[in-house]
Amino acid sequence: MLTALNYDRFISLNTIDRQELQKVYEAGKNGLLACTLCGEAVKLYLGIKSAPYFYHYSSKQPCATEDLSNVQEEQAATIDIDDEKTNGFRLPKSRSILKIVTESPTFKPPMTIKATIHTSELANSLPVTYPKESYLNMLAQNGYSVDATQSKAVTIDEGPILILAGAGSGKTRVLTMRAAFLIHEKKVDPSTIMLVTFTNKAANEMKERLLHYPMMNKSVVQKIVSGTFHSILYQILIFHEREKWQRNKLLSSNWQRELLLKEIAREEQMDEKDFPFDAALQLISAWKNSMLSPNNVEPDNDWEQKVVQLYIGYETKKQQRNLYDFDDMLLGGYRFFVDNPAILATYQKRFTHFLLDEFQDINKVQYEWIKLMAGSAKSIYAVGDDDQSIYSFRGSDPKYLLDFEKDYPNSQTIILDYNYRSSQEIVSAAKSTISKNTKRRAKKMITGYSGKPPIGFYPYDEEEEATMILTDIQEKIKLGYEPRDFAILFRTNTNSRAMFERLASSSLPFRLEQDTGSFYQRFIVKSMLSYLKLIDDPDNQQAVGDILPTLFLKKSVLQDIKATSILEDCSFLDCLHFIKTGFAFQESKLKKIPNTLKGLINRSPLDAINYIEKELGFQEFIKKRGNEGNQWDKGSDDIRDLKVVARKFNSIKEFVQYTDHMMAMNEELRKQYKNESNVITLSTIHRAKGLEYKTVYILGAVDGSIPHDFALESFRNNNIFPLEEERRLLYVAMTRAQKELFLSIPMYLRGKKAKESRFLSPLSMSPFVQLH
Ligand SMILES: Nc1ncnc2c1ncn2[C@@H]1O[C@H](COP(=O)(O)OP(=O)(O)OP(=O)(O)O)[C@@H](O)[C@H]1O
Repeated sequence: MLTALNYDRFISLNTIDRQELQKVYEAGKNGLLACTLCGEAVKLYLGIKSAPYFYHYSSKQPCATEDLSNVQEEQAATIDIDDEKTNGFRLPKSRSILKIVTESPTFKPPMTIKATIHTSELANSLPVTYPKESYLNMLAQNGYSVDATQSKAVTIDEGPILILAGAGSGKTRVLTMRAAFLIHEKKVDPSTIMLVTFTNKAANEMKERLLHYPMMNKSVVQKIVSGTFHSILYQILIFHEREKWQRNKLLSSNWQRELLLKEIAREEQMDEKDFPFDAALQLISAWKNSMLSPNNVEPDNDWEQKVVQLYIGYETKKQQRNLYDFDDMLLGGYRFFVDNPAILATYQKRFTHFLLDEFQDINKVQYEWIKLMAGSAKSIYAVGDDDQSIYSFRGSDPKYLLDFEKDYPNSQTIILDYNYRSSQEIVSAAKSTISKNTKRRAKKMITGYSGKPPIGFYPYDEEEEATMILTDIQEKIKLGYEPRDFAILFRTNTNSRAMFERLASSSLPFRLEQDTGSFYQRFIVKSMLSYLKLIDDPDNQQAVGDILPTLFLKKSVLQDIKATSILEDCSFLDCLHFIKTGFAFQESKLKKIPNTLKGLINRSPLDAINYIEKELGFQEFIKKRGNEGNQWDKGSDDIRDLKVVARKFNSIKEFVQYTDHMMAMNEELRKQYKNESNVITLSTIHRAKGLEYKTVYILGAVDGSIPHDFALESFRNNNIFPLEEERRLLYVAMTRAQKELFLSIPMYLRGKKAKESRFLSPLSMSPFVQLH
């Protein structure tokens, strides 16, 4: 069924603008669409695997009088271009018969993604048998079997060992089994084992796993010293230098560290408004993790030179105030042992076995510390995959993994190349993608079972992308899938906005893995929304306060505004008229704002945003702030994202209410599903590292998203490394999938025409054939 009525508006999927589909979908959801034949409520199907169509809400089927609908469709398909647009929908004014359109001209069908599968990479894992009494036999009896290579990795003699392994090859299994094997077969005291993981969550998961192994119990597992480099070092430092490392002296949030940088910038008389402090913080952190003191940094450009200046001030201020940050825990820990050889010797005696997970993401200070701790024993057991190194922006460097054999000449390397997680089709697509990277160790990836090929699909934009994925998940859940089977992965937090909103308005349980707040709380977004709020409510004190920085006014001006509103008996917005700044140009601009804003009341939110941006100086403000967001999230991108949402609304009031509601939902849902395990995962790719899901959707597989704009920019400046790291990110995302992988390739992103990700070029696409 390709036609429906929205009140008395006739909608045909043959002629509708593709960008209107989302609006029609929502009209259907709100019960505002009717069947053109029987008048019953209909909804729009907007999914991945077939072109959009209308279906009856009650029966979930097209109208029973479908034959008749063809006639109607025929008419619908011929709606003359001479139509008129009202509230975003096309209204036919006259009709003429042209031709029957059988397929929606605006729908690009999904494609299956294929890559060559080499027969040498198809194999069965080799079952291993062990002597009856051995611990590995007990593990196998309990369902924890390993293949021959994994077995070698678990049982290998002590010494420096590198387990170089592809995605899904059982690194975690091997690492935990190694710990258990050392304890039960080699009689190693668990308290001499240090197990270092990339996150505390991973450490807990490994301990949990160990508890399920035979002969393991809480008291044994708790003896193993496990955690991240930070947490282990912090425990050591607090034990030896309690006073210096008090918890209340930790600069635990970025905003605290940023405040310190801003203070230095003011003292150094740098132009505070123009400076991307968050990017500066990240760079300082990467330098510290690479053990580069300000004297040793060789800045590449003027900007880096300024950051060096800030770095010097930052370290001085911290020292003066007895403060420390997370990077200091690592550096402080390393220096502590260098300065206290006697204590180092005790620790070297205490710890004899170092098991290191995610070794590809180790940084210099971590590496040097481990080298120091392992001392002459060199009992390092490092597990990693250079193709999954995705933290270079924090100073991580895969060279420690790639150079392991050079640094430890008597080391042994075992390569795990059998992927147990994913189907052949997924592995070969991921492998073809990553093989274009130049800086990597080529490895085989053997797979065991054949499944479904990955699918690429083509939504109009982020909104439609979210709807299509939601539809697909709903369909699968009806087929028996559990919410925990799904992960929706994205490059940066802002990419998740539409998906979050679609899930929030469904009844499906989900968790957004994030450390940032709602999209609508982002500084630039919040400022623009405050303008919109003032259009509807000129007395909104909070909103007036929030637009002040965009008008280059200090927050303290709000006090004057409050006083003026009493004196002049006017709204907060009208008070802008009376503000004296001493600059005639600025004052005349401020005078203009109240009436101009009020005049926008009947405009659509999109029109209003465009107007505020261009006519009220918002664009100028964003430009002035330069990279106010960091290089990953720019302010201008935020406004483009906001416009994508705004397009769905006809009134400013409705739009503002919607954004407030979504902000509240963010908090509410975060609490509601905090401890639930059977939830859909909505996560950045970074956070999904190490995890696996039956079905994975990757959002925005287009240039500018993945690879991110900043990597493309670096590439244009002849720096290929960020682009290669982006490719690794896509590889990590693809290899999280066990059975099904979907790549969304939106036609528009942030309102701009998008181009399929260059990373997909080694893959061939062929038309998707529905199997059931
Ligand atoms: N010998 C084996 N037999 C059956 N299943 C296995 C075997 N080894 C590993 N697996 C399974 O394969 C999947 C991937 O294993 P694991 O998570 O340990 O891989 P990984 O190398 O850490 O992956 P990644 O680095 O991609 O996160 C898990 O579901 C694990 O249970």
